[in-house]
Amino acid sequence: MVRFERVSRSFAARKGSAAVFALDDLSLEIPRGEIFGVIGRSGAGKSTLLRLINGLERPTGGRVVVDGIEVNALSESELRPVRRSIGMVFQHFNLLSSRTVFENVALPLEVAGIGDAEIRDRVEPLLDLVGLADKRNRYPAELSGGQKQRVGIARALATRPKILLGDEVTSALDPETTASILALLADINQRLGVTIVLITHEMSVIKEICHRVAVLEAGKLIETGRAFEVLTQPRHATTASFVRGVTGVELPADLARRLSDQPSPGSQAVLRITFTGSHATAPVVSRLTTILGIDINILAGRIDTIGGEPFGALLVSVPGDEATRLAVVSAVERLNLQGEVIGYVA
Ligand SMILES: Nc1ncnc2c1ncn2[C@@H]1O[C@H](COP(=O)(O)OP(=O)(O)OP(=O)(O)O)[C@@H](O)[C@H]1O
Repeated sequence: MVRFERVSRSFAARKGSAAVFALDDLSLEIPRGEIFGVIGRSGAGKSTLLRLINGLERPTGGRVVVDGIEVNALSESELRPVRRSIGMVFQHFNLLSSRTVFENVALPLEVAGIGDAEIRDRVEPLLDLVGLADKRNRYPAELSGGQKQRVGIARALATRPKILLGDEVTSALDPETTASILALLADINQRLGVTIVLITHEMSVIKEICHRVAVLEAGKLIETGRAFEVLTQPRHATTASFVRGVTGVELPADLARRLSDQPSPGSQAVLRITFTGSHATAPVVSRLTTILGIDINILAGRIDTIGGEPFGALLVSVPGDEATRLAVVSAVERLNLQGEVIGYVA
């Protein structure tokens, strides 16, 4: 649906400082019908990437192709119908306070010159879809943050776009409301088949609903792929730091302090066992105990889903002698799981 071909966007140098490359030679493909997340720290180039898709920004190099159309080659008037096929949802909702919920959702249709009867026919089902039919005559000031964002989403869908762009759509919301807005976006993606591109600085957003992810750093693409793979096997240190709080398990603090690189007489080996997909719910501890006849202590663990796929991580300790350690790691691998000794505790 969207293709970036060696795209750069630089901003001219100011006196005494070099030109800024908001995006630097970036190539990327966003498949049709998917939810695609773009994550990066502040200043990484996320907003610039989003603005290049709807033609609000022009590249200084390369091509941006949206649904087969090279948007950077279009004039402002040629861009208008393309923009209508791209909906936008904002962090701070950007609703008009003097308009009711219904009137806010209707606004892009009024601008497009659509008649009152058709506006009603289009807006009512959208209010149903986002769960706000009973609030149609309320004003934004009478709504919660989550309800305001639902209005923003309905408004973005009014022109029946092929793509929905989301700019930090949940950053102003509490965790519970965030979860309900993300669930709504996943539902819209499924029901309407609309491609969704979300920029965010929160890996939890990627984990909840994105099929694919791109990680940006200083205008460059440092990692991209299926969200499940990038989150469970990050290759770049920046990605790993984003992922840590979302998929990692940590040792209890007192054990972490005592963890050493080398075994000592009588010490226990600490193993990280990760399990994915259909193996994520395997009764690993009982199987290892049965196979090897040893005691296994569970130190920490987490079972979760990434984009609906199960994922688990377990920290356990086992007797630290070399023979037992090797036997455990190879038994873990025979169960199609990954096992890694991360240290020793006396
Ligand atoms: N109009 C502009 N003029 C000069 N520099 C700009 C302009 N727009 C963006 N930049 C610079 O380009 C870089 C990327 O900015 P961008 O807004 O795309 O990052 P971001 O990842 O969206 O950041 P944030 O999460 O803080 O919104 C930054 O260094 C920014 O200062």
